[in-house]
Amino acid sequence: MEATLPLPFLVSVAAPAGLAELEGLNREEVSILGTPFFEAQPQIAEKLSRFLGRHNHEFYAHLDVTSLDSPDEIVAILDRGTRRVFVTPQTLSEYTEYGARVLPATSSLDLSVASEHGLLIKEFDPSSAEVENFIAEAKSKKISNLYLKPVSNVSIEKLIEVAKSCDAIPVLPSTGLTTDEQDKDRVQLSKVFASYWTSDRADGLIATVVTDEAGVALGLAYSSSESVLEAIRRQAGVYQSRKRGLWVKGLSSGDTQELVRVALDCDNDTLKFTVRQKGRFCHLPQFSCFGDLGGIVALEQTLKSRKESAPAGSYTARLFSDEKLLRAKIMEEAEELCDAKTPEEVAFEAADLIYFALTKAVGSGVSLADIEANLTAKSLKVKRRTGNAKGKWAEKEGIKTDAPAPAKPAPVVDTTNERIVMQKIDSSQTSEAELLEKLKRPSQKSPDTILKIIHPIIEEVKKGGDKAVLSYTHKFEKATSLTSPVLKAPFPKELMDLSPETIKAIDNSFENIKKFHSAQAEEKPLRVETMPGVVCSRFSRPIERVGLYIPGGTAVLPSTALMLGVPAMVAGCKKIVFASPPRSDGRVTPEIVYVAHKVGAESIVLAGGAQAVAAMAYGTESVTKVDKILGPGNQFVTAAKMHVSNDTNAGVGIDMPAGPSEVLVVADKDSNPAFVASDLLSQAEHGVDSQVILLAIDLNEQQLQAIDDEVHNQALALPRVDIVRGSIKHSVTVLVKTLDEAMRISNDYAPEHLILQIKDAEKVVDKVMNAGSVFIGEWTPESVGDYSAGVNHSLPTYGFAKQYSGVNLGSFMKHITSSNLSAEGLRNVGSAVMQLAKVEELEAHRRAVEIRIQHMDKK
Ligand SMILES: NC(=O)c1ccc[n+]([C@@H]2O[C@H](COP(=O)([O-])OP(=O)(O)OC[C@H]3O[C@@H](n4cnc5c(N)ncnc54)[C@H](O)[C@@H]3O)[C@@H](O)[C@H]2O)c1
Ligand SMILES: N[C@H](CO)Cc1c[nH]c[nH+]1
Ligand SMILES: [Zn+2]
Repeated sequence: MEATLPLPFLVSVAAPAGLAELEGLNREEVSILGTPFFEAQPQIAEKLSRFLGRHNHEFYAHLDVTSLDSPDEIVAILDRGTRRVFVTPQTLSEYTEYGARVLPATSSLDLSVASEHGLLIKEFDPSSAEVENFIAEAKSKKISNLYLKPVSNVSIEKLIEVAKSCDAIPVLPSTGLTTDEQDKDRVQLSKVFASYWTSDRADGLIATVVTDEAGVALGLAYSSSESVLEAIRRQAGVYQSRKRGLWVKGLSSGDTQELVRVALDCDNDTLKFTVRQKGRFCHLPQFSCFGDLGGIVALEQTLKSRKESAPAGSYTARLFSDEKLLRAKIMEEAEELCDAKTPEEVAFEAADLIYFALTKAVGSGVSLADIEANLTAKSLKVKRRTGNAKGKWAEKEGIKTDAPAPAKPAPVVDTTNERIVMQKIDSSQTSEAELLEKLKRPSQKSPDTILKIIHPIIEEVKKGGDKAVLSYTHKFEKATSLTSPVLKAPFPKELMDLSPETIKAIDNSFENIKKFHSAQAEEKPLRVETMPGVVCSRFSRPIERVGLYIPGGTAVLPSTALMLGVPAMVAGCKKIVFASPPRSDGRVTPEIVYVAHKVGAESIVLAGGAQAVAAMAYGTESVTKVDKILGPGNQFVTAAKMHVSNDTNAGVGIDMPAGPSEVLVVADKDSNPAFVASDLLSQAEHGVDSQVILLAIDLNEQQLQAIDDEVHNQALALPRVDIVRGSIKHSVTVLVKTLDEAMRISNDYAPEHLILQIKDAEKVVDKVMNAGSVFIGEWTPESVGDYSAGVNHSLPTYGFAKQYSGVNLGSFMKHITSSNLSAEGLRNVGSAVMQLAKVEELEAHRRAVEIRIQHMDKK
C-alpha cells in the first residue's frame, strides 16, 4: 500500500450532473477526508479538472478517466496535480513516463492486467463467489496499490474486510458529504475510521496529534468514533476528553479550531488533526502545549498582527503601505543573498529576504500555508519548466534564457486575494495629456527587440524550408513527434471527430458568416462614362492564394478559422492555406480541421509564429506560397507579417495589424452592471496584454460600485482569472459627464470593439467615427460577434481602426480598373493628356496620343 496516503481508504464523491455545483461542493469536507475519488465523464472533465487545479494541494484526488479518450485532456488532469488517474489497460502504455500516477482500471476480477504500479478494480462485488480465489491470488501476487471500487448497495463491512485481507484500498461508495440529509454517510465514515485504527488503551480511544497547517505540534488529544463524526460534521476540532466526554475545542474559551485535515499514521494507531487555530491551543498562556513559536511561523503571526493593528512607527506597517519601499528592499536583499559567501552570511541574508518576501505575502493576504500549497501544486505538475532565467535577469548575467514558450490553455490557480478592480479617472479632473497617457495600450516589446527575434527565424525558413519550420515547431510547440509541417486535404475523418453540439454550433455560425459576407459582394462591375466616349470601369477578382493564420498560443481559436476561411471561400480564392500552431501531440484542434474541410482549404501548415508566416510568404518544399497573409496573432506573428510584406521579393500582402484584443464599453444609468462587467471581462480574458475601457456617463458612486463588484465577482469565477488580473491592471474606467464627451474619447481611442450599453443606443451609431465593430444595446454582447452573429472578428487594434477596416469580403479581393475609349473619346480627352505629359516632359506619353489623333485626321 502507498505509504503517503493520509487515509487507508478513498471516499468516492458523486460528481454532480452539470458540475456547476462543483464550485459549491463542500470542498472543506472533501479536503478534511483528503482522499476523494471522482469519475470524469467527458462532459464534466474540463470543469472537474479545473476544480482540482484549484484544490489539488488539499486532496490526494484519484480520478477515473477511463471514459475520456483525449491523451491531452488526461495529461492536463495530471498536470493539475491529481495524484492518481485510472485509464483503460489498452492505453496505459501511452503514459508510462508518469509511473505510479497512471494506473489501469478494469471491471473484472482479472489481476493479470495490473501494471507494475497497481490496479483499480471497478464494479467489485465483495460477496461474489469468486472473491475467495481473488483474495488468494492478490495475496500471492502482492500487488501494491490495489484499489477496489464496489458495485452499489454493498455491505461496507464486507468490503472493508476483503480489502484488509488482501492489503487493498477500498473506494467507499458515493457519500453525501455535502448534505445533511445524508448524515448517515458521515456516520458510516466515522465507523470506517474506527475500524481501521488500533488502540492499545482499555477505553478504545485513539491518540490524536494536533498540528497547525505549518505542521507545528499544538498538543495531544484523544478521539473516539463519535468525536470524529462530530468533527467532520462541524468541520472543527472535536475530541473525546477522558474526563469530560465530547470536547469541542474553544467552546468556552473562544479559541476555536477549523478542521483542515484528518489523517491516520502509517500503522493506524495515531490520528492527526490539522487545524486552523484561533487564539491559542494551550490552557497556559502560550500558543502550543510545547511552548511558543519561533522562526518563520512566528514571523507570519507577527506580520499578520501588525497588518491588523501596528504600533505607531512600526517599520513593518510602513512596508505594508509603501509598495516602492518594499519592492526596493526585496531587490536589495535578493542581491545581497546572491553575493553572500560564507554559510553565516547566506543564513543572515536569506533570513532578511524571507522577512521582506513574507511581508509582501501577508500584505497581499497570502499565508504561509498558501505558499506551501503552491509549492506542492508545482511539485505535482507533469509539464516541467526549464528553470532557465528570464528576461532582464538573464541578460544581466549573460546566461541562457527561456524563449517564452506559448502557454497552452493552462490550469489556473488563483492564489491572490487582491480585489480585481479597474483604475478610475474622472475626466473633469484630468488633463487631456494625462487622459491620453492612461488610455495608452499596454506597451509591447520594442519593435527592435521583436525584429531581432523574428528576423533570424524568417531567414532560416527561407533557407532551410520544411526542415527549419519543423525545428521551430519542435522548439516552440514541443510537438517533437511531428515529421511534416503540412497536413494536406482531404483531411482524415478521425482528425475532425467532434461532438454533434460542436458541429451544430460551427455549422450555424458558418451559415451566418457566409450570409453576411456574401451580401458584401458587388453585384456587377462599376462603369462610368467620364466624357463622351471615355468609359472607365472597375471589376473585382479574388486573390488567388491566401494564407490564413489562426492563433493557437494562449487559446486555440477555431472561430478565427471561420472568420478568415468563410470570406475566402465566398470570395472564390483558389488556394486557401491555413496555418496554426499544433498541440504538443503534433495535431491541430479538430474544430480547425473541420472548418478547413468546410471551406475547402488545400492544406494546414502545422506551425505558428514567424516560422508559419515565413513559410507561407516564401513557400517551402511542402508549404504553398501565398499572395496574401491574413489573420490575427501575437507580436511575433504581427511583426513577421509586416516584415515579409515589406520584402518585394516575397510578393506577399497582409491584411492589417490585428493584435491583442480590446473593448471599450460606453455605459449610462440605464445599463445593467452585470452586463457591462461581462463584456469587459470577455475581452480581458484574452491575454494579459488585452485592455478594456469603460466610459461611465454620469454614474453615481453606487452605480460605479455595482459595476466594480460585478467585475470582481464575475472575474473570480473565471478559469482564466489570472489573465484577467493582468489585463485589468492596465484597464481604466473614465468618468464622463455627457454622451458627447464619451463619443469624443471613444473616437479618439478607436477601439477594436465598441459596445453601446446606453439608452437609445441605435441613435448613437451616427456619432461613431472610429471603431472595428460596434455592438448596439444591452442584448448584444461582444461575444456574439466573436463567434456567430455573422460579422467578422478579425479587427484592427491599437487604434488602427482610424485607418483600417476589419477583415471583410474585400480583404480577399483585388479591384482592377479598365478604360475603353472610342475615337471620339480620345479626341475629347487627348488634349488634357498631351498637355500634362508636356508639363512632365514625358514625350513618349504625349506622342502615344498624338500619333492616334494624326492617324484619325488622315482618314
Ligand atoms: N485583433 C483580432 O482580431 C484578434 C482576433 C483573435 C485573437 N487575437 C489576439 O491574437 C493573439 C494570439 O496570440 P497567441 O500568443 O495566443 O497565439 P499566436 O498563435 O499568435 O502565437 C503563438 C506563436 O508565437 C510564437 N512564439 C511564442 N513565443 C515566442 C518567442 N519567444 N520567440 C519567437 N516566437 C514565439 C510561437 O511560434 C507560437 O506558435 C492574442 O493577443 C489575441 O488577443 C486578436
Ligand atoms: N475577441 C477576439 C478578437 O479580438 C476574437 C475571439 C475569438 N474567440 C473569442 N474571441
Ligand atoms: Zn473575444
